[in-house]
Amino acid sequence: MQGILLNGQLRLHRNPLFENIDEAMLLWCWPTRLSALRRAWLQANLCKIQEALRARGSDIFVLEPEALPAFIREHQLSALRMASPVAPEEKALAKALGAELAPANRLFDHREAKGSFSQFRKSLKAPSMGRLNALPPTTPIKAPTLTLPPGAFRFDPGEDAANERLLYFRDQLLADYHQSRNGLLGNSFSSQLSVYLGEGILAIDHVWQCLHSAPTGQGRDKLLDELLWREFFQHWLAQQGAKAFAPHASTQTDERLLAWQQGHTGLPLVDAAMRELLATGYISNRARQNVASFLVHDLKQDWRAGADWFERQLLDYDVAANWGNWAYIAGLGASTRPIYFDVAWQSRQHDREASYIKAWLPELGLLPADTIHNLPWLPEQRPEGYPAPVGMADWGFKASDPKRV
Ligand SMILES: Cc1cc2nc3c(=O)[nH]c(=O)nc-3n(C[C@H](O)[C@H](O)[C@H](O)COP(=O)(O)OP(=O)(O)OC[C@H]3O[C@@H](n4cnc5c(N)ncnc54)[C@H](O)[C@@H]3O)c2cc1C
Repeated sequence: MQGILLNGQLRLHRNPLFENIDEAMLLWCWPTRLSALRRAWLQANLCKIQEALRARGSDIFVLEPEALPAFIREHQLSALRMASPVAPEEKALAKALGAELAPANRLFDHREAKGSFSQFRKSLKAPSMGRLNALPPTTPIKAPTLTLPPGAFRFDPGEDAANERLLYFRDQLLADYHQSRNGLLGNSFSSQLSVYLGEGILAIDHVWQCLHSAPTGQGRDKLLDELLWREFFQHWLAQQGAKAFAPHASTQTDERLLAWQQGHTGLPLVDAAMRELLATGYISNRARQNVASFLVHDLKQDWRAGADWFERQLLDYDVAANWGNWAYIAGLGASTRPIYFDVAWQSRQHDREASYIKAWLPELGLLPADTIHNLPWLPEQRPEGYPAPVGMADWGFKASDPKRV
C-alpha cells in the first residue's frame, strides 16, 4: 500500500495528493521548529481533519519526523506521495524517501522568478485551475485518536472554518481591502487567510477562483496581487535553493535579539507587534515589515535569527513567504536594495490614535498618542516598567543607502 504525506496540503477537497488512489495510509509529520502555540494550532487542525476523514472511512497518522522511515518500513508502504517541496531541506527529505511528487499548493507550475515581482507578474497568464474532486482514499488501519488542545485560538481551525472565512472576506471585506490592508488591530483589515494557506487547509486555486469571482474593483485587484506575491516567493525560493538562506553582512546576534523577541525594545510599535506575535501567533503584514526592518537595520542583528523566530511563532508560517520576505527586507532577496521602515514614522502613520500600541502595551495606556509617537522620549516621559530604547539606527533618518518606507 501507498503512503500519502499531507504536509502542505492538509485538506479533503481539491487535493491533488488524492488523485487516482483508492486506498492509502494518510500521514502527517510535525515540523521540526515550532512554538507550543503553533504546535497547538496545527494539532487543532489535525483533529478537525481526522474527524472528517474518519467520517469517510479514512484516517490520519501523525508522526514525529524521525519516526517516518520506521513507519514506512513497519507498514510496508510501497511508495510515498507528497506535495512537491520548494525548500532545500524538504527537497532533500523527499529525495531520501524516494517520494513521488504531486503538485504543491501553487497557482502555476515552474515559473521564472529571477527578476523583480513586476517582471514576474507580467510574465503570468491566467492561473491553472485544478479540477480536482478526488475523494480521500480509505485507510484500513485506525490511527491513534488526536485530542483537541485546550484553549481558544484567534482563528477557527479546520477546512469548514477556512471556507467560511473566505466567503465572509469576499462578501464583506474585499471591496475595501486596498484601504484597510495596512491596518494593525482586529480581524477585519485583511483576509487572514494565510493561516489556512500555510498548511494547505485551503487550496490556493480555490481561493483565487472564489475571490476572482467578486465584482471587480481596487480591493479585489490588490488582493489578487498579494496572492501573486505569495506565488512569486514560492518560485523564487525554488530557484534560489540554499542561497535564499545566505548570511547578511551582519551575522551577529546579541541580547537585543531577545529584547526584540519578547517585545522589550522600548520602541512601542515593535513591542506591541512582538507581544501580539507571542500571544496569538499572528501579526499584520505592516507589523511584520516594521519589526523585521527594525531587527535588521536598526538593531543590526542577523536577519536569519529573525526569520527563524518567525518560523517558530507564526501560525501561518510558510517557508517561501517567510524567508523570502525577510531576505527582501534585508536586501538579499528579490530586491537587492535593503528596505528600511522608519518605525517612528510608520507608527504615527498607521496607528494614529495609538490604539494598537495601547492594546498590547497596557503600561502605555495613560500616555497621549502624540507623546507615544513623538520618539525618542525624554527619560521622564517613560512610564515605569517600560524599557528604554535598545537601539534605533537613526532617529532622524539620512537619505542614505536603504530604501526608506
Ligand atoms: C518578515 C515577513 C515574514 C512573513 N512571513 C510570512 C509567512 O510565514 N507566511 C505567510 O503566509 N506570509 C508571510 N508574510 C507575508 C504577509 O505578511 C502575510 O501573508 C499576511 O500578513 C497574512 O495575512 P493575510 O492572510 O490577512 O494577508 P492579506 O493581506 O489578506 O493577503 C492575502 C494573501 O496574500 C498572500 N500575501 C500577502 N502578502 C504577502 C507577501 N508579502 N508575501 C507573500 N504572500 C503574501 C498571503 O497568502 C495572504 O494570505 C511575511 C511578511 C513579512 C514582511
